Amino acid sequence: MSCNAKGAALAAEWLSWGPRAGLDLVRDVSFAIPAGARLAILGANGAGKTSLLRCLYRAVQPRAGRVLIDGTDLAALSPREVARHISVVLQEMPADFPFTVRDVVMMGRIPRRSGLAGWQESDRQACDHALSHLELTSFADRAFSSLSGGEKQRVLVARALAQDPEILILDEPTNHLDIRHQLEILALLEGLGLTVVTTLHDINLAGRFATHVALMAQGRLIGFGAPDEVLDAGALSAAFGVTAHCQGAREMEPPRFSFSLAANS
Ligand SMILES: Nc1ncnc2c1ncn2[C@@H]1O[C@H](COP(=O)(O)OP(=O)(O)OP(=O)(O)O)[C@@H](O)[C@H]1O
Repeated sequence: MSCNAKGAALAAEWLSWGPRAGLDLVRDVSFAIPAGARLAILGANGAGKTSLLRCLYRAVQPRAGRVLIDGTDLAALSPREVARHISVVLQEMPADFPFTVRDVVMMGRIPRRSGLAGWQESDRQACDHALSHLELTSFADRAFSSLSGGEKQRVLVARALAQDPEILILDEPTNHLDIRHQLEILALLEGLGLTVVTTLHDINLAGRFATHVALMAQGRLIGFGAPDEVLDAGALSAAFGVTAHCQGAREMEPPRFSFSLAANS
């Protein structure tokens, strides 16, 4: 990966998608973020966050609307071209995976390989760089299947970075991670200079990490903007069906929240 990466602007225009007619899980979603922005998508279980991500990296074709990368419609790009712009870290972990950590990270280079050419020095360098960025160099020859959940998660982030994307899309990247590794991975993502789009369940972490927040409920965006504009007790209470208590904001910091069950839940 390049440390001088600039990211790319990303926009969604009136996106709707569902697995079948009459069942839209993403409804009329529009937003735009500039290159280098960090967008956290928040919402209750089942709000449609993963479905929206799937539209953004073209795992599915939207029923309506479009996704633009630096103004180019994603639908006009081949899967290989999409993979040169966007890399993805998903929640699912491959279980019985007969590969070493280095093999897994090298897989990130496949979209960069030309034709039947073997690995180039640049591929090995990108792989080494990504391993070292995630403090995984000493794990390089370990079997991926022998790692803990948190270690596997870091390997999958390293693979995504080795792909050298402009946009990094992550589904709950802090799952499986202890608090130190949660903070470290978010700090690392923040330092990359790439455009990052991630779902997160920890609202306070999201408020500190993100430049933009998208709050979802029932497939729709019910809030989008800077964390201190979007994250307020009323909106969070509505989105999550809880009572959110704002614990105040320090100067130049987003507000922090605690939560309790709503009286009628
Ligand atoms: N192929 C499908 N057919 C029917 N329903 C689906 C399908 N895929 C997802 N859903 C439902 O759509 C809703 C949104 O799912 P999605 O995974 O996008 O939510 P999410 O916000 O990412 O949830 P979580 O926080 O639990 O990961 C859920 O209720 C889910 O069960």
